Amino acid sequence: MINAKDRLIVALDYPTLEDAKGLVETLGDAVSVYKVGLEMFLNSKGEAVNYLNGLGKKIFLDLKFHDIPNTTTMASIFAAKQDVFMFNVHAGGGRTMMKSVAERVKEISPETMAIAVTVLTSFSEEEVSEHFATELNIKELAMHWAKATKESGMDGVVCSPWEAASIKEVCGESFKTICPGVRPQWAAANDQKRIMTPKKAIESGCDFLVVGRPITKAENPVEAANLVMAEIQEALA
Ligand SMILES: O=C(O)c1cc(=O)[nH]c(=O)n1[C@@H]1O[C@H](COP(=O)(O)O)[C@@H](O)[C@H]1O
Repeated sequence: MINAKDRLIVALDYPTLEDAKGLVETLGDAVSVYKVGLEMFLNSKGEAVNYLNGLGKKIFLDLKFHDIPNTTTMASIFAAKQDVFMFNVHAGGGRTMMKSVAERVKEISPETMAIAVTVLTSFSEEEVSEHFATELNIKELAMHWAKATKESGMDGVVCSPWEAASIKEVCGESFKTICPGVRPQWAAANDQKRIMTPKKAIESGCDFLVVGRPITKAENPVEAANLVMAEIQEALA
């Protein structure tokens, strides 16, 4: 049976490593994959990665590199050497950059997944059309970038659950979709605009669900994580 635990990535968005340790200890064996983002990586001076590796947890290093090819590739080499199972760049950085990243990471650490962020889940249709000055809607833009990501040799994309099914159609089943913007019905949307419940997200083709505040800010994080996993399991059954 496919394990719901392997599909849930809990975002450790905290200002101190002590806060993160508190949650990881509380969740114990309930969660096996964590995301270390900019806030945690910078505030812990990278120590969060060593801490989680020491516990045998899987890590998504979410530093969203977006720069010229050489700079991004050098940063990606660093990421690939951190013993993380996944890290990301921005697809907006372009094909030359993504090709260079994919090639170098495959040489250094073939098992590390290099993925690219498409359209951030905090964007609405109106904001995207105004900010990117495009006539494409979010799904079209996300698919356009996902195709470029796939053709560059990368392993998958970060997208909202609303785009996952179309991206799988265009890029194939083995191309991974990593989806934040996941909200059980009982959770607040916060700053996320394109949200979906965990059950529907899995049914819509998301390979991994990234969930932060519904678990990290819950009164009972273990119960919240178990509720999310129960929804994932229901969708997988
Ligand atoms: O790359 C990401 O992980 C990411 C991309 C995106 O489009 N939207 C998005 O929310 N994220 C991250 O996913 C997490 C979502 O957290 P919550 O909104 O608290 O569930 C945050 O750590 C974001 O940095």
